[in-house]
Amino acid sequence: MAVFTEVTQAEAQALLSRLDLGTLSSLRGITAGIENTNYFVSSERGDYVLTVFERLSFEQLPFYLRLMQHLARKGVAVPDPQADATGEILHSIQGKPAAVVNRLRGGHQLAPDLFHCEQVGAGLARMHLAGQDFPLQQANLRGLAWWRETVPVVLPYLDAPQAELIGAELSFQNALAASAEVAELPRGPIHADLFRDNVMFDGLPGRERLSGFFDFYFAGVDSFLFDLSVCINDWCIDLASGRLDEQRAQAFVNAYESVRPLSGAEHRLLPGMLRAAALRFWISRLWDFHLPRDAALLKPHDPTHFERVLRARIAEPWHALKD
Ligand SMILES: Nc1ncnc2c1ncn2[C@@H]1O[C@H](COP(=O)(O)OP(=O)(O)O)[C@@H](O)[C@H]1O
Ligand SMILES: N[C@@H](CCOP(=O)(O)O)C(=O)O
Repeated sequence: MAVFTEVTQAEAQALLSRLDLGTLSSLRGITAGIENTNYFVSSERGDYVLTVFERLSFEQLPFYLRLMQHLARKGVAVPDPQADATGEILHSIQGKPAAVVNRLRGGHQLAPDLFHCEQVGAGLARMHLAGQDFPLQQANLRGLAWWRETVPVVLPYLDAPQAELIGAELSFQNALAASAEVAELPRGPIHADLFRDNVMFDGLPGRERLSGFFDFYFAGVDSFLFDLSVCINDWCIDLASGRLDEQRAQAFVNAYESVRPLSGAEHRLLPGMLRAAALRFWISRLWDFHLPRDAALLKPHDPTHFERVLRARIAEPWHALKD
């Protein structure tokens, strides 16, 4: 559990009052997540999530919050940031940026089957299309520039084979990113962290329906193919080995393509982008693991998982079949 900032009842109530959301009936620190402080907050008006942002600044946050608002207004199921009387959706607690969003119903599908993968694949494509006319711009802050900056920081903690792998993969990704084909990939606002624990399903077992995507705080403008690759690496794999589950991966891609067909270049670049997505999370997990911040309770994710995923993507490049 990550509660970096302890929020008092009085502070939560003050924010609810400012948002005209009624009287606080419960305030509970959330036992998941590693980036921000999150609380479930309830009042007679409904159930909400209060987030205190630990890394993102007041300057960076409008991109994420306005993107969620933009997508929610277009009918994509994402948390809608709550506004005060002036329309402001970015607030503050203890001098840190904070927001209140509606709580999505349901729970996570941590062992997804084809049915779940299809729903997320189609939902991801709908989100990409809905975001295309979003006017604000912000780079993916966990993109190539951050990998270049962070690999030297985590390098001292790696053994020789790991150091060799991370260096070689960074070189491969540098070259890939410099290619004309990558520069021309369709781009727009992407979620960039749409793992199983950032997606909600609601309904009876076996009939769950996608109820929403949340945790947009790694979003940025990048290629849609990168977003798709992040998802495939989490939704469509054998968790023990990191190997792809080709049936689920194909179902995910088919569902995505039923809404937004991939170009020839996107198909060709998928194996390299799956590697990029694995590298991105290997680096961030190494960083969180070896250079942790203070938190009341914090359980960093296992970096070796994404080392295995990366090795598997290199050993067995995967091309989706065209629909
Ligand atoms: N809008 C929401 N609706 C429902 N549950 C949420 C919502 N936002 C966060 N949560 C819950 O809080 C947990 C942690 O949130 P998350 O955004 O992943 O944290 P972090 O920002 O630290 O990565 C999630 O796993 C989920 O259970
Ligand atoms: N999905 C990332 C971790 C990012 O944390 P989140 O709680 O914001 O999803 C990973 O698994 O490494």
